[in-house]
Amino acid sequence: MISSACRGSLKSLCSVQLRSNTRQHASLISCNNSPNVKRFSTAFSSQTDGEVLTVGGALSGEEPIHETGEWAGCKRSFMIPIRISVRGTDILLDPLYNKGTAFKTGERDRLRFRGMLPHRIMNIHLQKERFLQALRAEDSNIRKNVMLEDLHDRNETLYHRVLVDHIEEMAPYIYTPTVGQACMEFATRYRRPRGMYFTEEDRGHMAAMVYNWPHRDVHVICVTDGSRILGLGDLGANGMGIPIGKLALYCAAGGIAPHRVLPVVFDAGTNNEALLQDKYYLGVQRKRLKGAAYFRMMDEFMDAVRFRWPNVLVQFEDFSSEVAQTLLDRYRDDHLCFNDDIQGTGATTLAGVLGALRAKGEEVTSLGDQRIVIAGAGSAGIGIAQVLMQAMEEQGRTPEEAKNAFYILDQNGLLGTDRANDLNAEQRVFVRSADNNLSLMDVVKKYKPTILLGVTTVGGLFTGDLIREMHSSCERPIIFPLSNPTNKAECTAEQAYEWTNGQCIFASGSPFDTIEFEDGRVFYPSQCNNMYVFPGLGLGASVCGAQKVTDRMLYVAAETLANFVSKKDMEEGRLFPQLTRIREVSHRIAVAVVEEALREGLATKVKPADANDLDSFVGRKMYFPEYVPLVEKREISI
Ligand SMILES: NC(=O)c1ccc[n+]([C@@H]2O[C@H](COP(=O)([O-])OP(=O)(O)OC[C@H]3O[C@@H](n4cnc5c(N)ncnc54)[C@H](O)[C@@H]3O)[C@@H](O)[C@H]2O)c1
Ligand SMILES: O=C(O)C[C@H](O)C(=O)O
Ligand SMILES: [Mg+2]
Repeated sequence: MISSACRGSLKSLCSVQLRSNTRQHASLISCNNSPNVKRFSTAFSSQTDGEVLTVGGALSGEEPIHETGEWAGCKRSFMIPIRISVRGTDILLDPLYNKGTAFKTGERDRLRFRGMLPHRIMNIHLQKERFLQALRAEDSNIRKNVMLEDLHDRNETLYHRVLVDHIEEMAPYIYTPTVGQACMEFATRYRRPRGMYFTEEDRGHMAAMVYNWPHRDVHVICVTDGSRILGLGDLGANGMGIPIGKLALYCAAGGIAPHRVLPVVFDAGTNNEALLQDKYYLGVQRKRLKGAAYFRMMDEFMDAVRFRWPNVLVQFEDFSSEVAQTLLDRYRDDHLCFNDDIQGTGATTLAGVLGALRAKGEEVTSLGDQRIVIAGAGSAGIGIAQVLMQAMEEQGRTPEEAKNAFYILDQNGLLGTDRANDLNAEQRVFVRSADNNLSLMDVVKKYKPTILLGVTTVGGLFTGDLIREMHSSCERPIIFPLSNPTNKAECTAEQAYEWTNGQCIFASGSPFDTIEFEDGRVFYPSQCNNMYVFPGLGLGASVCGAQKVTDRMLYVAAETLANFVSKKDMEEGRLFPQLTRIREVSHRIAVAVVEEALREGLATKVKPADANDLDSFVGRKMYFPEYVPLVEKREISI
């Protein structure tokens, strides 16, 4: 990291206006004192394991590129090179540093691989154009996923640039729904390592093993034990695709630099019979560890990662509901962690429901007046109920009034007091005193819901009869089939609009295309997915050094997301901002989370001066994928 003394001298060294005619942000260290610059991103250099070079003049022959646009008026800017320990042609094989054909002549010389690349020098735009041409020529989504992951393994900067500039197009290939198929085919498609695996055999070694990870400053870990991958069930170690996809979004959507994220599979075995018999399966081919042995292994993992990276944020992802809540309760007070399926989903759905109420022309404070049926009483269903209930209480309802708004069902029907003993503590909060086990159709008939949420993993559960029944007593029903991937959605967008004659307000977990009715009406189905919340939540919690993630942080994240939806979005029936704005959304959510952390006295890394301008504080920390000059790390005397 650059010292403040160096920073001062750099500023004076760099008072030249650098050549600039491209559209990127660059790695800049100055501008901090420029009143004209509202927002700027930290690129790779100031964050890498490689060190920042402290003499700007050493960049002779280089052409630092950055634009005037956002930087207008900022004369004293500088693109910070990074000092790397990798040498010669190894640089071309290191995806964090490799720029492929974009290495310029001076750099090819300086880094000692001149002659190892063809003559022409591309820039990141041409490289991206060429890649997109090839990607778009491919029909199969899984092949597109493989092409993107190959790029990820070759050149992280270009990969993340493709995601940042084309997030709406790329998200379905690197994330739900295609990531589900990528997980199912993980073993047969396995090529190169990415992330870490921890097994029971590693007991006693984990604190040492974490030092095998080559990056010293990890900010976010996404860990799964593969026991509930999307709605696809227990995929064991094949679940690695999920943390990889989530963390790709952390970088592209949340502005966390790629060397600061670590995907992990906590491989405690699998109960998937097919995988236990599969000769190509790559994970631990034993039944899952259970009970104390499982939790002891997790304790060691959590302690090990915190030992090496004391401020690391751990995101629990796709753990089955047998352990998900227990793990969250076990660590949430002492570790910086959250469960995305419980908390992230709850916050995102709250934002979507508030948006839907506004779209209906109702006050958001009418939330507590709604009749909300949640099909699915697992991590997501209960997580959603908890966050919605918290919102009702924030709006002034008593806990009893708030609870009364919910009708929650699992696979045996409505959660009722008669079977309270079979339910966990979080589910018991929502049991109803009558109508134990009532079927979904009967619940809809009897209680006439205004909101129907699906988190069951059962594709097609919302039938035409069910939706028509709901519509018969609610003119504009709010219908969110949230299960992933697409074939697990409780109904499709087309069905929901058709069965309600276009009057429903719809959002789904996986994306659906725009729908045009024959009468000319056009519908834009919204995607209600926790990807709207976790990148910003993680960014905020991590940059401010939050000691823990609190329920109120989730609540402010939801509120911020809901407020981000523009009038135009609403007019078009969109309940969430377009994905093209996801970085702005994450930035705002992060600011709100930092403010909340400060309010709760949990922020450890915000200086008073930064607290006055959290917008810039967060913006400055956001990674933007751009090529940065590289120099070899060696002793230099100046
Ligand atoms: N859109 C999002 O952001 C988002 C976030 C988290 C989870 N999800 C999706 O939600 C689904 C559920 O996730 P989870 O973690 O809660 O899983 P889970 O296994 O913990 O819960 C599933 C629940 O559905 C119930 N169920 C099964 N069949 C049912 C039926 N016929 N009627 C009513 N209930 C039934 C089960 O009893 C269980 O309570 C998954 O498909 C997941 O991909 C989506
Ligand atoms: O992964 C997603 O797309 C959302 C959610 O975390 C899920 O488990 O389905
Ligand atoms: Mg998940």
